[in-house]
Amino acid sequence: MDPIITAENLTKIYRMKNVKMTALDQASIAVYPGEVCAIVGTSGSGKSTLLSLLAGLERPTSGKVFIKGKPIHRMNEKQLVAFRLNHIGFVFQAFNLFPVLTAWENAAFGLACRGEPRPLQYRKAKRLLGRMGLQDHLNHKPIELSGGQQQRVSIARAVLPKPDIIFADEPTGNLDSHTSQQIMDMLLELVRDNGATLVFVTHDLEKAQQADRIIHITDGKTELQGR
Ligand SMILES: Nc1ncnc2c1ncn2[C@@H]1O[C@H](COP(=O)(O)OP(=O)(O)OP(=O)(O)O)[C@@H](O)[C@H]1O
Repeated sequence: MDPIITAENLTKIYRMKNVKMTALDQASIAVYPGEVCAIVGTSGSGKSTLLSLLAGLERPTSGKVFIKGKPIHRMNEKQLVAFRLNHIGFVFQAFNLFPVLTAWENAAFGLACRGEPRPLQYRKAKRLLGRMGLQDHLNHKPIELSGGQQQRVSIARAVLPKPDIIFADEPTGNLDSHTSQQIMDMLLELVRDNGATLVFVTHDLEKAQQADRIIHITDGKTELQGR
């Protein structure tokens, strides 16, 4: 089986005035369709940078990223936006919901971007948020929701367009341990139901053990990975 994500010799150097910071140093990974991969490493080792480059949120200084065989490092911004809309969902540690939109409108954001009719967006968002225990919060704004509820909405937003790949950067990092396990289980269940691929960053080794495979990163370098 061909990998769904291939990263080859990814390097990311941030330049601040005269100082160069190598956040990622020739990192290479391959992720296969339907896999759940955890990226682990110490603080500052380059986990978030790697995820941002894989998802096309940032560009590498050098190196290549292929998703479903497409060279996303070569795409322009417009091509990247369209590609992400059709193939990629992203879950952030800090939820990053749109404050002016309700829970269901946030969840349906990707569907709205695709131009789906609003009643259809509502039906799909209501069904999924109901399954996630948020049936009574459809019209709440993010500020009216707890952290765990906000992260459920953000997972719904990532999952609802049925992307091939979901990237999640410390998806449970801002939550207490009980809520964080519930959210992790929910994310894994939805990803597996959709047959999607999940790559998530965590510093929690228990969460990492729930993945099919763990990718270790140290000082911006990925370790050789078996399969
Ligand atoms: N936009 C940026 N500008 C400058 N330096 C950056 C930027 N983003 C990240 N870095 C630096 O790159 C290195 C890797 O950062 P990154 O956020 O990828 O690490 P991480 O492993 O996700 O860390 P943590 O677990 O603490 O979130 C760090 O030294 C960080 O300070």
